[in-house]
Amino acid sequence: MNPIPATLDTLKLIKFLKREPAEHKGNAGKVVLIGGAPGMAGALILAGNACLHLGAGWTILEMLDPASARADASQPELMIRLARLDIQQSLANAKPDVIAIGPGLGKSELASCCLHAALAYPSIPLVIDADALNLISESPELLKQLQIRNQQFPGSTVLTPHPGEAAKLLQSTTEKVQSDRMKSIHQLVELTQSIVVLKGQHTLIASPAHPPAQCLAGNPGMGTGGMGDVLTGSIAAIAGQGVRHQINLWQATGIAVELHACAADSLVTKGVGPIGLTPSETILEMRSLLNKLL
Ligand SMILES: NC(=O)C1=CN([C@@H]2O[C@H](COP(=O)(O)OP(=O)(O)OC[C@H]3O[C@@H](n4cnc5c(N)ncnc54)[C@H](OP(=O)(O)O)[C@@H]3O)[C@@H](O)[C@H]2O)[C@@H](O)CC1
Ligand SMILES: Nc1ncnc2c1ncn2[C@@H]1O[C@H](COP(=O)(O)OP(=O)(O)O)[C@@H](O)[C@H]1O
Repeated sequence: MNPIPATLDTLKLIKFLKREPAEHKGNAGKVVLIGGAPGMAGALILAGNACLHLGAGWTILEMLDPASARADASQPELMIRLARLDIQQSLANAKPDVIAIGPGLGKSELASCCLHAALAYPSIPLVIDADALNLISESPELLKQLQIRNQQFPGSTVLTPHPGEAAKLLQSTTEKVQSDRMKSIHQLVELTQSIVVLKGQHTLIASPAHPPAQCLAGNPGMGTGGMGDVLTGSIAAIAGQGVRHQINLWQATGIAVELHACAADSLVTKGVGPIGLTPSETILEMRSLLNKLL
């Protein structure tokens, strides 16, 4: 095993997202994002905004907070629905190209039900983040369901833990995860059989089919609540477009991680941050960089 990971070099793949003149929203993918429990609706809206601005054809939010599950006048493009216990039926009706679950999901019975439904939805790219990861770390049944999904549909699920979530999945501590991040990502891939993004300084990406690659871009200005939610929505958007643009989930994940970190660096260069750099500003900078790289 090579102890030095390769450097992530995926931005050249962005040209595959270029749209032919006759393309329409059906070619850009339908994404369903699930989360936003009471007190954390913002996490799902950030993920949704990232998804919208990174080019998804439709962005549908299944919001757990009843008070927030209504059209957002500041972002009317987002299709916001109230998540219910019949989420499995809602997903079947929506026929998404990609599902992302976790931002602000919480750990309620409804949250757990949503995660079961997402894991049961066959074959399409699935992005799992935040509390959805915490639920898996607390439930051998959900972990088994994840492993089975990956056996049936290899390469179709990506997990995006920060070091705290990684520690919970590995029944370890944040300090141990951080003391040997290469070992940690190998363990996470082994345990979950998924594509794994171990976030933090020099984010690592690995999968059962790919050795770890490391993102050298990014800066501590990214340490603002909601920055990971933006990454989740971005992976989903690029994977959604990738379905009809020859970009697989592994590649979509690499592109999103690199674009996210490069956008934050670009903003710092312009004097927007590191202090006070916001996830919402990062979304707009990602859009701008992506369009320059087409
Ligand atoms: N606007 C909203 O509604 C928002 C809502 N949000 C939602 O809130 C929920 C809780 O999620 P959360 O990530 O905020 O808290 P939590 O799981 O306790 O993890 C924090 C701990 O993890 C660690 N750690 C993290 N990064 C690390 C690093 N780079 N390097 C090292 N360690 C690192 C560190 O652990 P420590 O070192 O303290 O042991 C830290 O204390 C979730 O549903 C989320 O979606 C958020 O998305 C924010 C915006
Ligand atoms: N010091 C840092 N250097 C580079 N990237 C960072 C740094 N701190 C945080 N990040 C990035 O910011 C994002 C934070 O994600 P996360 O902790 O999940 O945020 P949240 O749950 O609040 O949305 C990740 O993509 C992570 O890699």
